Amino acid sequence: MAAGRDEFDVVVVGGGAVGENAAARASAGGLRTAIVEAELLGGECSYWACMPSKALLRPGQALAAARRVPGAREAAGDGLNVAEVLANRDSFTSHWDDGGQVEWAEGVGLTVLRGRARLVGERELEVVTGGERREVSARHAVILCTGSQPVTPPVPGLADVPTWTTRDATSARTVPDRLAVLGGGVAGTELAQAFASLGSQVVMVVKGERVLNRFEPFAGELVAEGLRASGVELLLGTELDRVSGSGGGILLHLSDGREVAADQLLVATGRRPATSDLGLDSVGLTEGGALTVDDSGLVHGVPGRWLYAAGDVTGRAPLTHQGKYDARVVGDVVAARASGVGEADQPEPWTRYRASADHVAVPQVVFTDPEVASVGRTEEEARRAGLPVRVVELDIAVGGSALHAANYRGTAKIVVDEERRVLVGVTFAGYDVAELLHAATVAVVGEIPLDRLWHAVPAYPTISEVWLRLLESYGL
Ligand SMILES: Cc1cc2nc3c(=O)[nH]c(=O)nc-3n(C[C@H](O)[C@H](O)[C@H](O)COP(=O)(O)OP(=O)(O)OC[C@H]3O[C@@H](n4cnc5c(N)ncnc54)[C@H](O)[C@@H]3O)c2cc1C
Ligand SMILES: NC(=O)c1ccc[n+]([C@@H]2O[C@H](COP(=O)([O-])OP(=O)(O)OC[C@H]3O[C@@H](n4cnc5c(N)ncnc54)[C@H](O)[C@@H]3O)[C@@H](O)[C@H]2O)c1
Repeated sequence: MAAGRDEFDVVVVGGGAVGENAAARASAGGLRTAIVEAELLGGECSYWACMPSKALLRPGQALAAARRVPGAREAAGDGLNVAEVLANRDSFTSHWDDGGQVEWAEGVGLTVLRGRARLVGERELEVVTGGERREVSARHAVILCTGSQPVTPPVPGLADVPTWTTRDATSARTVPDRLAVLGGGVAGTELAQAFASLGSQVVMVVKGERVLNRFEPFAGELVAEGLRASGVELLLGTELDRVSGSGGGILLHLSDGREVAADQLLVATGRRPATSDLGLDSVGLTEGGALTVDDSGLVHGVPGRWLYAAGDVTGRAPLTHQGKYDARVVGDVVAARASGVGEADQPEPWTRYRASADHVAVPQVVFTDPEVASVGRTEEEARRAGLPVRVVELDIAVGGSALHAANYRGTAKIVVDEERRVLVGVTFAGYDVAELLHAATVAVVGEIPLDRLWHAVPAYPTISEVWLRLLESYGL
């Protein structure tokens, strides 16, 4: 039985960071916009992903940084104050209360609808809250921003023991004595190090021969070194064959014959787009995979130009900042198309109506110690794309890095398209390199010729002087 019926210009399904941005842009474009959220407005990033994980990592990183500086080292105490770290994490998640986000959303003119939405036809949805069902229609557009869900590998026994997802780890109230981590990707490495810094004895089970295998090889090697220095035991090239319960804990049976006992097992083996139970069949789409979109965010395979998607659900670049970029594009496109602005229909890349950077310039930081910061293509990706590539890779060893930490460890690499003499990829791995990244992103997006980049002089003595060394090594 329907409890009511509402009509909006735009309905955004999913109020994560991406949905919020798409909705705010559509609303700023003069459209009456509703945002439907089944859990907490702000989504995964605010409450169970980026913010709490970084709040858990930062104290250990700050302490490690102090220990690398003579004089400060002697003043740095023994370890972290765990209760304070968890309390600080709680404040960054607003104690899992989305009141502030709702206030913001209403302040920018959005209508917040609580409940789970599903499509029931063209421009038509139902929103279910508790036992109540509302019919909601969208005159111009529906934008799906439902995010992603963790993938659990089909390991025998895994479903029969209580394990942690990244949600459980980022919202943990206590620190397990022995933590096992399955998966050597970004979430696995970050959370392994966070819990090691909080006092857990951490073992990582990593299928491949190195962690962070989507990045330049040196990045995974440096992070592995950093993890080991934090006390993490890294089992590379090892598979989890089976899991069993053991006296309130968990026993991991590994492919090398070893058995590892743990109090908790964090499964961090990737995520998949959240497209189940979204009513996609009602508009001729199938559930399960990513929603493929064009660069304006229009979902492929649905006629009538009314169904859009952005963020993790598209599988394009599952990162908050890039999803928010896609959301700004979609929100602007929807507003422009509703008011007949023809420019939104031009196919040219790099207008505000095309998410062109998703293909060539996605930045990412891995917030381990040392950090990894990368943008664009790795050397391998550039070669696979058939680009005429030349690379420069060198240690970060400049005045700024020496001042930053005794025995500073870091590596930088540029990937140059030799035909155009522009950067197509840059990776830094080392202590505190995250803030070097935006300069690289600007250079890649701006396709700044190296001869011109030569005139961007890094201040002395900063770590960014490594840019000068890279260009000198290239031959400038
Ligand atoms: C541990 C961890 C750490 C991370 N750290 C970083 C980081 O440091 N930097 C970074 O850039 N990225 C990070 N990410 C990735 C980042 O969290 C995601 O890319 C981002 O949250 C995607 O935003 P989204 O809005 O697309 O999806 P989500 O944040 O997942 O939001 C989707 C929202 O839709 C709602 N929803 C779903 N279905 C429905 C429905 N049918 N009806 C109503 N509502 C619905 C959900 O409740 C949810 O609130 C991290 C991820 C993890 C797991
Ligand atoms: N700082 C950041 O930007 C940040 C931090 C955390 C997470 N994230 C994002 O969140 C998402 C999820 O992170 P993630 O680390 O879970 O995903 P991921 O895809 O980065 O890594 C998953 C890892 O699990 C491994 N794996 C898969 N199946 C396995 C199995 N059966 N046994 C052992 N290992 C297995 C894969 O080889 C891979 O290394 C990603 O999109 C990631 O980019 C981003």
